[in-house]
Order: sequence, then C-alpha cells, then structure tokens
Amino acid sequence: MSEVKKDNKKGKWKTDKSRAKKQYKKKRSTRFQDIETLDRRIAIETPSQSVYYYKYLEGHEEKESRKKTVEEEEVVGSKKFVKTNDTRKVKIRFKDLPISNYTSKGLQNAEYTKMTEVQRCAIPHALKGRDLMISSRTGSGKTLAYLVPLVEKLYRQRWSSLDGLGGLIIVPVRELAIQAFEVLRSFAGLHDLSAGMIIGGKLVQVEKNHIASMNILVATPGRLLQHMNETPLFDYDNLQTLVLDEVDRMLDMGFAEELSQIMRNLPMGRTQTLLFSATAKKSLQKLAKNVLKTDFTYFCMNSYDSAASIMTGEKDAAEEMKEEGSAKDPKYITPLKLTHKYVCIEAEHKLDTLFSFMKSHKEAKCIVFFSSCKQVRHAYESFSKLKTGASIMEIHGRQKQIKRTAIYFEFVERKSCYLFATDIASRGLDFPAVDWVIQVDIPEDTDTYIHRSGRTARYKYKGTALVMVQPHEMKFVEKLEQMNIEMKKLKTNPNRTLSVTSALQRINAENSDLMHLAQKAFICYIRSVFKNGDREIYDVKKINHEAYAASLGLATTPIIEFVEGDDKKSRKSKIQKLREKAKLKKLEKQMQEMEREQEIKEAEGDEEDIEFQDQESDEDLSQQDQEDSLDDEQEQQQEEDDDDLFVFKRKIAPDDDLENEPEKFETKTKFSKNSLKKIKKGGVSQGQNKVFLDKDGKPISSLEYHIQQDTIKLKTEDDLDDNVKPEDYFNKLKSDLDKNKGLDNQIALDRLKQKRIKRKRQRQEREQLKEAAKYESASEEFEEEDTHKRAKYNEE
Ligand SMILES: Nc1ncnc2c1ncn2[C@@H]1O[C@H](COP(=O)(O)OP(=O)(O)OP(=O)(O)O)[C@@H](O)[C@H]1O
Repeated sequence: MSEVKKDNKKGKWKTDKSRAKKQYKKKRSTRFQDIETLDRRIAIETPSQSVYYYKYLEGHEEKESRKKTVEEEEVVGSKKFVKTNDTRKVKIRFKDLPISNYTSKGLQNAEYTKMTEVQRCAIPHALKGRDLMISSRTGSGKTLAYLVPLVEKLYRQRWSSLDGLGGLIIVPVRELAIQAFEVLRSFAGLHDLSAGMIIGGKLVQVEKNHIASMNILVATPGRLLQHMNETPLFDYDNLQTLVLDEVDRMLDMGFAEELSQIMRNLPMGRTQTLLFSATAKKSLQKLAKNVLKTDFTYFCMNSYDSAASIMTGEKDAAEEMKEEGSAKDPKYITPLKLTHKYVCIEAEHKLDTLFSFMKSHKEAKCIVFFSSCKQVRHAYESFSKLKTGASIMEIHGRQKQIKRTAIYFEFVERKSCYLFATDIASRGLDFPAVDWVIQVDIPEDTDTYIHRSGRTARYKYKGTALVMVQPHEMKFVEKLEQMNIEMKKLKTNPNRTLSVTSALQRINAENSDLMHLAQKAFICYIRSVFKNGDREIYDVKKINHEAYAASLGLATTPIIEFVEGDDKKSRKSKIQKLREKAKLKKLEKQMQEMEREQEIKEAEGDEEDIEFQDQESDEDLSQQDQEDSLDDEQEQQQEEDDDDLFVFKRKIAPDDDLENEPEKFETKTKFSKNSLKKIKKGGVSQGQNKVFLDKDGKPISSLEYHIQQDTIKLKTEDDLDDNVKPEDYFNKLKSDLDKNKGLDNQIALDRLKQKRIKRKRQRQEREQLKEAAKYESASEEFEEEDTHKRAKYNEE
C-alpha cells in the first residue's frame, strides 16, 4: 500500500506515487534542458564540414592559450587540417566533449579519461550526426569511438524503452559482439536504455522474446537477418545509428549479400551510419558508396600522431582508397609500440622452437597462432603432456560457443599463459597485456598478419609479434617490409633449442588418439598451404613432408595427393564421387567374396574361419581406410564450415606446378595395412593386437618396440621426463601384458562372433544382389531388343 502524506503548502493529500511522478517530470525537464545545452555545444564545438580534424598544437601551455589562440592550418584535398591550442576546439579528454553527464560519469567510472587518436577524430564528427568511414590500426580504441556517439544520439533523441531499436552494431563474429557489448555495459549503465546481443550459438527463441524491448543491439549478420525474417515483433523502423565494425572482415567472410539484405530492410536514408575497419581496402569502396550518404567523412589513420588524410564525398574517398592500393604509403597500420620479428626455420623445427621459447618465457602472456584447428588441438594436447612449465589454453572453431567465451574471459584474466589459437582469435578480440604473438605458421595473407599481430601492443602497451617463416616463404617478409613494417630477424641458437621430436613420438606411441591427431594436424597444415593460391610463397613441394611428419612424432608420413580447384564445391562433389566409388568397390568385393565363400563353405573349420576373419579384417581395414578418408573429408569440411564464421575464406587458384600431375584427388591418406592396424588396434590390449614398425617401417614385436622406445626416451628426454630404469620398465610391461591376456582372448572371441553374424547377413545380401543383377540384365536385353526394333521401324 502506498504511503499517504499531506502536502502542507497546498493542504492537499499526496501519495508517494504522485511525488515520484513529479520528481520524474522534474528530472525529465532538467534532462531536456541539458539536451538543449548539448545541442548548442555540439553546434559550436565540433568541426564544421570544411575542417576534418583539430589537433592540439603542442608547446603552448593551456594558460597561455587562454591569452592567445594559435592556429595553423594545412589544406588536404577539399578540407582543412587545423592545429590549434584552443581547448574549446581541441578535445583531449572525454569530459571536454559535449556529451551527457551520464556518459561522462560512466566513462570516468570505467577509467576512460583521455581519448585515443581515433576517438578524438571520430567522436566530434559523429556527434554532429555525420556518416563516417574509419580505417584505423588494431587496438586504437575504435569501439568507444562508435559507442559514445551512438549512446549520445539516443540520449539527445530522448529515447525511451518504448521507442524500440535505436542503435544497431553489426560485427562479424560472436566474440567481438560480446566484447563490444561489455564495453557498452562498462560506461552506459547510467542511461535509461536497454541493450542486448543477438549472436549465433544461442537459443533463437530466447532472443525472440527479448528483441522487441531492446534499444541497442549488438549482432552478427547471419543471426540478425534471421530475426529480421522470422521475428514479427522486431521493429527497426526508427533506427538512429547503424555501426558496421570490422567491415573489411565481414566482406572477406562473404557476408556481402547478408549485409546488403540487412541494409535493404533498414531505413538507411534516416540513419547515421558508421563504418569501421582496421585495414583500408578497395573492397570497402563499393560498400561505402552504397551505404553511406554522399557527404560522408573518411578517416584513414596511417600515422600515430595524425589523421594523415580525410576526404569528403564518395569521389574523394574512392580516390583515396585507390592511392592506398598502390602502397605509396603504409596502407596497413600497426601499433607503434609493436615490434615485428621473424625467425627463418624449416617446418620441422617449428615445434622445437616453440617449445624452447616456452621454456625460456614461462611467465609470458602469449597467443600462438596455427593454420588449422587440428594443429591447435595437436599442439595443445601434446604440449600439455610435455613439461613446458607454462600454462596453456586453446581456442578454435571446433569448440562450443559457451566454451570459447569462457576461455576468452579466462585468458583475459590471466597474467601469464599461452593461448594456442586459430584465426578465430586473430581479429578484433581485445586481450589485454599480451606480451607476444607467435605465428607458428605464416598467415594466409598480410591482412591476417596485421590482425594477428594486433592482438598485442594494444592501447598503450608494448608487444612483440614473432612469425616463423620457412626459407622459401621469405617473400612474405618482403611483402611486409614493402608495407613499411620493419621486420627484425631473430636467430635461433641450435645449441639452446630443445628437441621435442622423440618425446612426441613416445606420446603418440602411447596414445593412439594423439597419433591420429598428429596425422590430421599434418594433413590440415599441408592442405592449408596448398589451398593458398600464391605459389610464390605457399608451396607444399618445398616442405620436407617426412621431416615435418617426424617432427609431429609420426612414424610414417601420411601421403597426400592434390587436385587443382580444390574448392568447397568440387570437394563436395568429390566426396560424393568417393562415396560412389566406395560403394562400387564394396559391390565388387561382395561378388568376389561370393565365389570365395563357396570354396570356404566346402573347406570349412574354425581354423579356416579364423584365417578368413584375418583376411576380412584386412579388407575391413582397407574399407575402413576409405571410410576414414571420407570421415576425414567430412570432418575437414565440417571444420571449415565451423570456421567459416571465424576465418577468412581462402582463395583457391589453379596450381601451375601441379598442373601436369595425373589423377589427383584432395587429401587422401595412404597408410599401409600394418600402420593402420597399429592405429586402429591400440587400446586395451597393450600391444598384443598391435603391429609395430621400426624406424625403417619393418614390423617388429611389441616387446622390441617398447624397449626401443624406452631407449629413445632415456637417451633424449632427460630434461623432459623422469628417467625409468630399463629393467623396471621391461618388468612392468611384461606384467601388463599378462594382465590383459584374458581380456584379449575375450575380445578375439567376440570379434569372431561378430564376423559370423556379418557373413550371414552378407550372404543374404548377395542373394538379393544376384536376383537384382538377373533382373537388370533381363531388362537390358529387353531394352536392346526394343531399341533395335525401333531403329528398324524408323528405317522402314
Ligand atoms: N580512451 C581510452 N582510455 C583507456 N583505454 C582505452 C581507451 N580507448 C580504448 N582503450 C582500451 O584499448 C584497448 C583497445 O580498444 P579497442 O578494442 O576498442 O580497439 P580496436 O581499435 O577496436 O581494436 P581492433 O581493431 O583490434 O578491434 C581496449 O582494451 C580498450 O579498453
């Protein structure tokens, strides 16, 4: 029940409710006055169309500036670049801006006081309601540059929860959406606005229930479009500000169509649009032309202290972009406090180098990039087993969204840790205080290099990017140097580099899953190199496959064959073909078996049963081989589909060098039957069912194998693992083998049973097949006869 009090002045009885209403009205009216003042200030204090940027003229103290205003103008294109000490024009701190107290206080609470260069450039223009396009280096503070004006616009529009969607931020990936949302929450909490995220990987229905009540949304393109099509309550007709962040990446990821559909749905004529990207690429030109108003302002921040250029109007901007394409200036911008280093080593020494680095930088916070998920998985699993002394985490597209988010936040919190990652983590993600970015494999292009290395040296911090380059990939370093990125060469000291090869071999031998992972890591790496069209740098033939496979701890080298045009479509059809081929082979085999079966029936006996079973199991394995290859394909396909949201789609160009190669097919691993047995049959039996191979690929007994492994271990891993005496190990092995003997017999019996059931089923299938074949040949004869008759009839 609400409390009732007498208003003494007017002698009226008033409820708490009406008092609250009055207070609200008062607050509202002061707020509106506040808004009027803000509007006036914006009109005076922000640059006019003819000025693109006010820069603080150093060497003039503020006190002096009050006495005498100094201004220096420089004309760039159709605009003025003004250096001045007039603090009414030059805004250095957020609190100097014509923004609401809510935002100003929120920023202060979140410890954002001084603006970064891109914020100083962009916010005043954006506050005035202009369309902007901004290319600025990684970690320069673009997120606040668009969030502050977006929130302010809604405030000045007196936006309330009933007004629906007022601000929309589109980002390419979920992690970036979470990050932008967090920044928004950090400073805009005092405003009376609701904000939410709509990103893939969450329940659509939950989003549908809340979407109508949101004033600001951070969204990924796919999910946004889905809601536009499916959620009737989603109202965006009043949209005030649209932000496209990392727009270059969205285009690279193939979101152009989604974006243009989204734009068609939005009231673009009435909406202020802000485009942000870390790189200035020609592909943005078309989008800017379609999306932005004709008098849009373009900032390209290609030096730390100044916005070197800014143009107005699509014509100028187009010209500007063309110039950047010619690499006259550094067209890509990397943070000033970022040091770029490279080390020239062969592929087979990469893991050794990484391991040695980790041993000597245990306390560092690093992100380590690999080309594919499987490499990340393999490196993570195997390095976790080696004693590096550093803590390791992994992030890649095969993880569930919820896990990835948890990893992201955990890594953010860590003081020292190694995050093994695919390019999922290369763009836009803000990991504070990262000391090193290590690129174990060179990225697919220079753009990705910029983004990967931009994960360190963010804001005011220092950082180093280290890329491992193979001798034949040195052109990549040259390309970076041509972009005015100073690359320093690091030399490795072979005496101080620790080798992990034998340790990895041992781990693989003990764990068949890891062995399988190593094989996949090998295949995925080679495949990623092959898929890159730039043969001057990315050339599979220049990689020593055997040595690289050995460095992953593989006893045998997976053989990989390639075809040109190895793109998704052709891969899909190839998978289809492979499936058909497998089916055909299966049919052929069944026919052959029919005859063999006949003979076996007569020859009978359990002994023979066993022999046949062995033969069958070999066939099973080769069948399995094919199925595995299919699985690999599908998994690879799946992996790429998963990663599509996170990684650049790679361009596939015809491969000149491999043009004349006969019958080629996408990656297909060929293993000998023995090596397959070794992979498939590891498990409970500790070697009784396994077939082991020595260094030269010759079969050896399991005992010999383990002794050999033991010797290798004792010889080379003094610093990695505890030493075990050979006799102790030998005895333990023996007792383990004895323990599992009974279990192995049981397994053998079960398998025999299964085989019998399978053979019975096959027999039935064969009979059906025979019937079908009879019917088919009869119908063929009939058809032939029919055609013959028709031909004769036509002749007549
Ligand atoms: N004015 C500021 N004061 C203090 N810290 C800031 C300021 N602006 C940005 N930062 C910090 O700098 C870091 C980088 O900012 P942000 O993520 O916005 O950069 P970005 O340009 O969007 O980078 P990327 O292109 O990689 O996405 C963040 O940790 C952010 O908190």
